[in-house]
Amino acid sequence: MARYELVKRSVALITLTNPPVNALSSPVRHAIAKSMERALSDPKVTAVVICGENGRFCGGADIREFAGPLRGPPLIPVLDAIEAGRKPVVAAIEGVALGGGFELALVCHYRIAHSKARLGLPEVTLGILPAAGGSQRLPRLIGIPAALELITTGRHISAQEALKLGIVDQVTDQNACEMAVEFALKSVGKPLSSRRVSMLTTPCPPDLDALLEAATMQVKKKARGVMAPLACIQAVRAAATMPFSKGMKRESELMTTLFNSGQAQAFQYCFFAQRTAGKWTLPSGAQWNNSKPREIRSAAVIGLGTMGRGIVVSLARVGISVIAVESEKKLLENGRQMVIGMLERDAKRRGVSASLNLLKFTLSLQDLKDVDLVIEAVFEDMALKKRVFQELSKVCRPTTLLCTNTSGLDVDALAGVTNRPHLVAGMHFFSPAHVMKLLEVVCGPRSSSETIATAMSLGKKMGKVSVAVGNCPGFVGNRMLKPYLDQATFLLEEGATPEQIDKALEDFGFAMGVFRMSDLAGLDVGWRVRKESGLTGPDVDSKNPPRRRQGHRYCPIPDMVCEQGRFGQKTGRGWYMYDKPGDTNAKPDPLIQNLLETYRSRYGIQPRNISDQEIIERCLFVLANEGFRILEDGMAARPEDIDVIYLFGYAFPRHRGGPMFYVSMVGLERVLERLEHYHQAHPDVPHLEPSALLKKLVACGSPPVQKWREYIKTMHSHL
Ligand SMILES: C/C=C(\C)C(=O)SCCNC(=O)CCNC(=O)[C@H](O)C(C)(C)COP(=O)(O)OP(=O)(O)OC[C@H]1O[C@@H](n2cnc3c(N)ncnc32)[C@H](O)[C@@H]1OP(=O)(O)O
Repeated sequence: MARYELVKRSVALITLTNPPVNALSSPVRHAIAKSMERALSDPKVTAVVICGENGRFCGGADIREFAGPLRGPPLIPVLDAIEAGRKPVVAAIEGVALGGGFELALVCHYRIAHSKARLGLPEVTLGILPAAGGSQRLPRLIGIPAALELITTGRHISAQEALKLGIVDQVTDQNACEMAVEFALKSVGKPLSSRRVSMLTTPCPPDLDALLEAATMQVKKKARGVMAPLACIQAVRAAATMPFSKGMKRESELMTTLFNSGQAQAFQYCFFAQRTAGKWTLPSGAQWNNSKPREIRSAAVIGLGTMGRGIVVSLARVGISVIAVESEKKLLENGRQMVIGMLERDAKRRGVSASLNLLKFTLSLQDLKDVDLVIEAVFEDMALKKRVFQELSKVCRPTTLLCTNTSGLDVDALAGVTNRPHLVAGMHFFSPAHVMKLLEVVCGPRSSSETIATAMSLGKKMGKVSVAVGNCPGFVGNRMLKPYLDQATFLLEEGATPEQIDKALEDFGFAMGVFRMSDLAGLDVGWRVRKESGLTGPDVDSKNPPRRRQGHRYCPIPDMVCEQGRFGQKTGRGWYMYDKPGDTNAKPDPLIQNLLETYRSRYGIQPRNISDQEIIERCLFVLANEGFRILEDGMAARPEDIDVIYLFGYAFPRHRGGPMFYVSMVGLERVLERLEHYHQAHPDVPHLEPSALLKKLVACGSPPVQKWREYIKTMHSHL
């Protein structure tokens, strides 16, 4: 777990050997402690260099170990012994120095970084704080403001930034390890006391309180209800106001609180869920590690609406040449200008030059004959999409992959009109496509493993978190959204207000409640979909009871809001009112209050007081219930996939872990009992009826979410 060798006759080289990221697992900590003892006690050794195998210094503590009791030596004494040693120790940082890896570097007396290395204290993103001395040493080394920013955001920084901040002593383009050995030799005999970071005095700004207060306000606003960033601020305060040993004690107390909060578990679950989602599998046995993706050098995007433009930008900025297609000259010109503007702004932000030379704009599908892959992003209309796919089938070479960005239509029906159904898949981006991280890769029954592997790998290349899903209406994300939105509007009927529902969801941790979010997204889109599916509009049979459709409860209030031209922020009116169209500051609107009161009295509904608990349970348990159904139907392979979709596509609060993790934390038995209760009260809402999988899991003793896979395996998989 760590190799020990003597180089240049007098330098002990300790190499961490725990692939893939040289995490500080129990055997690694043990090996570091033993190697240091050996180096310090060997008279031949005058200096020590610590590095990591395979060009990676260290990815920090082994997160997998957090779930169990501590085994082996704790990290802090191992690190303290390095700093206290009487021989100079140099960290040779290549690849990454993150979390405990960064803390390991901080106890070394000197730090040499390769120019491509990244450093950071990302603990806050795991719901904890840098608790191996990082919160106490970094402020001493670089001062409070810079340390506060790094610790509360968990941001990774480049070697160059680390040099500027005074974290590393030297940056090199050459072999960092060899440079560190040379550096170590030159350091022999120099006094070490000023190099021991724990012995430095934290440079304390005069406005410390104001600084910490501002940071507190900022993190409270950014991450509602999340404990870790607040604990990080308290730890940094300790670094500014306490001696090192007392600060370490405070760091440890804060860590214990976070560890026992449940939030840390949720964050750590998210870390592994994201990695699990990349390990897709199909019923044929094809999966992520046995299916080779094709290399995509050129692509086409059809349709330059909001989605299409975002997709073009996502492709071009990773070096893929893109042909963008529109149907009319004016739309094409407008699209071209928007895309160029977006790419230029993006390049400026990243400090690179915009890859405009990769773009071509055309009105003719004939220009697509040689591209490797096409992403269709035209209007959400099956007949139109089928025409496009038929045309593509004729125009593109027979090996071109044809993908659709539909948000819920049948991908296999599109495959069926082509001469290559095995090369057709869905690539469902989320708006705005160049910003949102989620990509649902929709696997049709005829999609080949190579097609799925290519779509997944292209997603990764574009920086997306790609999740493979089955082909059902709405796929995973939007399929689950419907019952969630339905519950919110049913609650309005029963007596709640949009602001009350939003507040309950925001207190739960969502950045925006369902109504504020709908106003932002635009209410007209859902209205059009409901009209097209015969739920509202002139085609609805007048004999239909007004609050029932297709045999189930239906809430027409969203349609009534749209009928008044209230489409959300863009029209300055929606579920809320805004000072002017485009404004974001939502204010409760007495007209909506009026509409709700008139509506309730028309239908003889006696409004009742609805608790926040009921709002959360009805909205979120029904969301997870549909997730269970999706797992039963084999449209998602694992609960982790669903959670990742909700975390990255629908801003589900990370400290809750995702809808499936959340209900597992609430307790499946309780969730089942509440769903049964609500279904009894609302028998005309089928989504409230507990799913068979939920019942099965409860009957099997409510196993933890990571074990659900074993119960799903026996079910019918479309993935
Ligand atoms: C107290 C707390 C202390 C002292 C801490 O140190 S907390 C841990 C702080 N460190 C981190 O948060 C770093 C987490 N890791 C990453 O950010 C990334 O993995 C990486 C930047 C180090 C590498 O990224 P990449 O090359 O894309 O690789 P993957 O992310 O896919 O990871 C590869 C596999 O390694 C597993 N992994 C990564 N880091 C850890 C870790 N610290 N502990 C345990 N396992 C880790 C990761 O899960 C992947 O595993 P598989 O999916 O392949 O099984």
